[in-house]
Amino acid sequence: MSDLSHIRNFSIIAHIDHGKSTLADRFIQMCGGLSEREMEAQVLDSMDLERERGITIKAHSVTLDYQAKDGKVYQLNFIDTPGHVDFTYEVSRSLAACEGALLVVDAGQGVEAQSVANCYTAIEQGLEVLPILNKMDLPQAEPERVKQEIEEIIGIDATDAVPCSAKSGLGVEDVLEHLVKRIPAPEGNIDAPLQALIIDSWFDNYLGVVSLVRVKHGRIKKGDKLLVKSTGKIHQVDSVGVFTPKHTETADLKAGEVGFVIAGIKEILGAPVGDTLTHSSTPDVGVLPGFQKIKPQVYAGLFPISSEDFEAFREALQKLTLNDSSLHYEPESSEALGFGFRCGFLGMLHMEIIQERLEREYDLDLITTAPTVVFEVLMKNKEVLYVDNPSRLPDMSSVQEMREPICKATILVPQDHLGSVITLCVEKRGMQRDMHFMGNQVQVVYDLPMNEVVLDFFDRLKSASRGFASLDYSFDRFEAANLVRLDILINGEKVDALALIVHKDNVQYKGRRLVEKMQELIPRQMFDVAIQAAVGGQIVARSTVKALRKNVLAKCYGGDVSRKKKLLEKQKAGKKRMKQVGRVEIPQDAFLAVLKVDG
Ligand SMILES: Nc1nc2c(ncn2[C@@H]2O[C@H](COP(=O)(O)OP(=O)(O)OP(=O)(O)O)[C@@H](O)[C@H]2O)c(=O)[nH]1
Repeated sequence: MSDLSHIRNFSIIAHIDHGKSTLADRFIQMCGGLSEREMEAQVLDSMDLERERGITIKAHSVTLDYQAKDGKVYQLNFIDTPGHVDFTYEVSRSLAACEGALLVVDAGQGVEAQSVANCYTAIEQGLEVLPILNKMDLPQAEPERVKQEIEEIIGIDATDAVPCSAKSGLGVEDVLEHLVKRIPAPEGNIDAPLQALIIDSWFDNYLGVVSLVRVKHGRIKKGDKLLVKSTGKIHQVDSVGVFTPKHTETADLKAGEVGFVIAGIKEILGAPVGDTLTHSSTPDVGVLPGFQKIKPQVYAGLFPISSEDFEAFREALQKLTLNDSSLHYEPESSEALGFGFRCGFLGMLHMEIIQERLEREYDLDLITTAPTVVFEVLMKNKEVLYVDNPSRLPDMSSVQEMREPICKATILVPQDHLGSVITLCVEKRGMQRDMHFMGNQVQVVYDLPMNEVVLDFFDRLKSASRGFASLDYSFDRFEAANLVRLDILINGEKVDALALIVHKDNVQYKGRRLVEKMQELIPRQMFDVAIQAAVGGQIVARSTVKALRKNVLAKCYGGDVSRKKKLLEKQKAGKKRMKQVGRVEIPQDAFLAVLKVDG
């Protein structure tokens, strides 16, 4: 057995914005991982979008040497994790590489839903969880109240919770001292056959596939022949190393360590996350427990505005999936929108991020259809279908039962706002499962239809609670529900890309609100545009966009050329995100009108 007593592998888990990344940066600064000059704000959030939105999307690892007060130098491998509910699965992956986790709680805000959810994941995986009270520099910090919340809501001992300020640096050394004392060193045998877990893989334009691994037993070095257990393929190692956070090659990666492996793998599927690596000479080594496969929760159709962009769009999606295996796509054709792709996302934030990347990094103009969840359909012939596209819902006469996905949602909210949160849950067809009063906070658990949750629930919850409520949810089951397809007709023609699956009780209301909203969003054209909502053959609501009476240019009295030009340019810019459906031009907003109507 080799001595691993100097290694500490840990993750930082927290609710979004409680300061994980800031604390991680502080560690890097204190352990000299980067010079002052290299220390750009939030080094760990390296993707441009991450930096702009100030959120962590991918898990990152950093290896640092920490000279502790006991005179020993410890190798700290820490893995930063995302805090947003869409990316919860990345958290559990990161935790699989660790023996411990720092639970960072904002000492002003207190415990929030994802603090709880992520902490449970850590405890389930057998990790030592150390509570840290961050943002102690703020006047509203209330360490004693927050400690009590940690004990009452999460149920772990918070007596030793370390107070600190990741921003000012106060108490951060205490955090490091605490973690080297309390987080156990990894166990592993450097002389045993190699067993390494792939925690993450991504595609680098220069290096090919880079995999982040945790070596459980044995060692990996350059030139080794590695066997990827699930694919049975053998690859030769080009390099191994760690992130300091700079990409730094090392002689080897040993049992207990976390670092990267590059082995000439060309596509990300060649190094699947959760897979086990061993040497080609020890093919019989057991497989390490991997991770649960995650399924997309939200689907939407994405269509290039110009059909000439279709191939470029396909290539862009291919490239994006190289780095994001949770993005799913398959070709879709729509009568209204032509050729595009039906894409599956982890949640709305994931969808927005992908859309933004496609537009920014690949310069594509896309129309996105309303997002939807997957419905389970039991056919009369007993076949079970999964429908992620409302326009593909089979004819209702052949359907025996429609089932919708139900999620378990845990909400933490201060008592003062409990009433409005409950009202919202009831409006969204929620069933209360549990309610706990803990100090000033209340934890309520609801079964809610996933369709109601993924679209706008989070925003509604935030406004119902003045920003105080937090939410965590996960898919629970499919349940029979009275669902129908709501079609939208434009000038008498059904537009497939606008179809929705809705609860029968909401049909009238939703149909009416939707046609009203679309009336606002569809610009006036040279003729009347009739918008109708229908279920089966029955029209449930209608509205009309009145024809333009005068040409817009008529207003310019012919003389003012620059004004005329401006107006035309404005029209052109507006047109960019429009799609011609039959004779009618429909803007992007109208396709997403469902996100803009309440209820
Ligand atoms: N006053 C104060 N602000 C802090 C402290 N730590 C972090 N912040 C601020 O809190 C905000 C969120 O910090 P981040 O480190 O990005 O939070 P995070 O938990 O990593 O968030 P995600 O990466 O999105 O999950 C930033 O504006 C930080 O500057 C602190 O100790 N004191």
